Amino acid sequence: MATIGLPEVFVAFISFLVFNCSFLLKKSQSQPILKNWPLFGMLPGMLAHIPRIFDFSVEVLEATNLTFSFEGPWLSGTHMLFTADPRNIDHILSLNFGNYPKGPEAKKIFNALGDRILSADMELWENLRKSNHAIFHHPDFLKLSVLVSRNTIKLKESLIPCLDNAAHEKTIIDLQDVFKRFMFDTSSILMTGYDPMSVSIGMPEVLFDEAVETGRDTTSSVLTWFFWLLSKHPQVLTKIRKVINTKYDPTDLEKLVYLHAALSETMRLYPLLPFNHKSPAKPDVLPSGHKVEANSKIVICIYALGRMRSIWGEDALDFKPERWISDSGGLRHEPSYKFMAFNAGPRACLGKHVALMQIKIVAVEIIQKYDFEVTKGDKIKPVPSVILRMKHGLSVKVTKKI
Ligand code: HEM
Repeated sequence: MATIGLPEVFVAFISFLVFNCSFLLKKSQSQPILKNWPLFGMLPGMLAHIPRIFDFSVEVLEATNLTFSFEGPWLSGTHMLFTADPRNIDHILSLNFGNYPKGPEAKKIFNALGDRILSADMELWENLRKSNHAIFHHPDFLKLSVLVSRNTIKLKESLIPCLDNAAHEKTIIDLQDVFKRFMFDTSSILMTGYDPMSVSIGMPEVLFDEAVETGRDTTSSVLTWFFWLLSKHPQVLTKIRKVINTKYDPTDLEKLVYLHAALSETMRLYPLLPFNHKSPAKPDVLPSGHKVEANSKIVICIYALGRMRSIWGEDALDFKPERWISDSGGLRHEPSYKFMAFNAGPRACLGKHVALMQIKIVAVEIIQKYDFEVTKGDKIKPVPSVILRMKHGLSVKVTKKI
């Protein structure tokens, strides 16, 4: 799969936390502003918000007209530009792409994930992109991924029996864990032909390293946020069910327009990768007027981008799949520099098609057969991490639909 740079933000904030101290938040005209303190820079104000860094990024960028310049402590040399301005994003990721490599910091982050294309820049990236593109667009790969995603054996012999068992035994299960295991198995079958069988009744211990996020956490993360949002918006669930029951053709998932809209809305509010990191090769001036120096740090705040009222309207924080439906009833297109779930420009996600297909197949199967009750709804919050996952998982009671 894919990834970006919340870690950049997170690692930076944590390092500051280690080397410095104290905080304060100055409120001005009821908007939060980080005060630039002598010696400590803006660090003190930032520290208090690390546990809620995603929502804090929304507040700060909304209060600073979408771009915010962070000044670290004196002599730390830390200056970072945070932006959720679609003009800047288009400039950085597409129009002036050549000037904005990920930079050496990304290597530290993505090499740890074992994913070379995500950390590569320049010529190495171009070569990896070409070879990955050839694989992901090869007719045999696409055919195989359809087969594996539609793999009724995997769905019917692993996932469904597990959910049936949970419903029958009235046990509480963690949907995030179930999806992660299911995607781990299907990816493994797709890539190596081997089925690790991590989804089965009793959920056996899995040998993969829990500390490492990879290709397997992408679709599972989106599915988890999606089912949580459905639990909070039963009218959306009912509407999706109605469409599935009347129009569903397993060979043509494209017809499920409302399901697609609900998934887009999920990824707008809970993008898989909440931050992306770039480091300009040469000095530049962004469309917002901000100057950036060579090798400085720019963080594109994807989580905040999806929640800006100036971009999405006053109801930006509401979950409304309808915003993705055009007047003619088709899907409304949004440019990728505004809706960045799959990244934008030459580094856009190569697995988008496969990922969406997998997600829809699993979602339809589950929506048709089960109802869920979230048991610890108050505990739902994202963990500060490269990939936006739920900190405590998604505990649910499953009921079988008759
Ligand atoms: C819902 C699931 C997925 C989402 C939301 C997603 C999103 C993304 C994003 C945001 C990036 C940009 C990462 C960066 O530049 O740091 C990316 C890159 C990428 N994704 Fe995905 N991805 C998903 C699933 C997948 C899957 C299943 C595959 C493979 C089958 C895949 C293959 C790739 C590859 C190869 C790249 C690297 C592109 C490049 O750097 O040129 N993705 N993805």
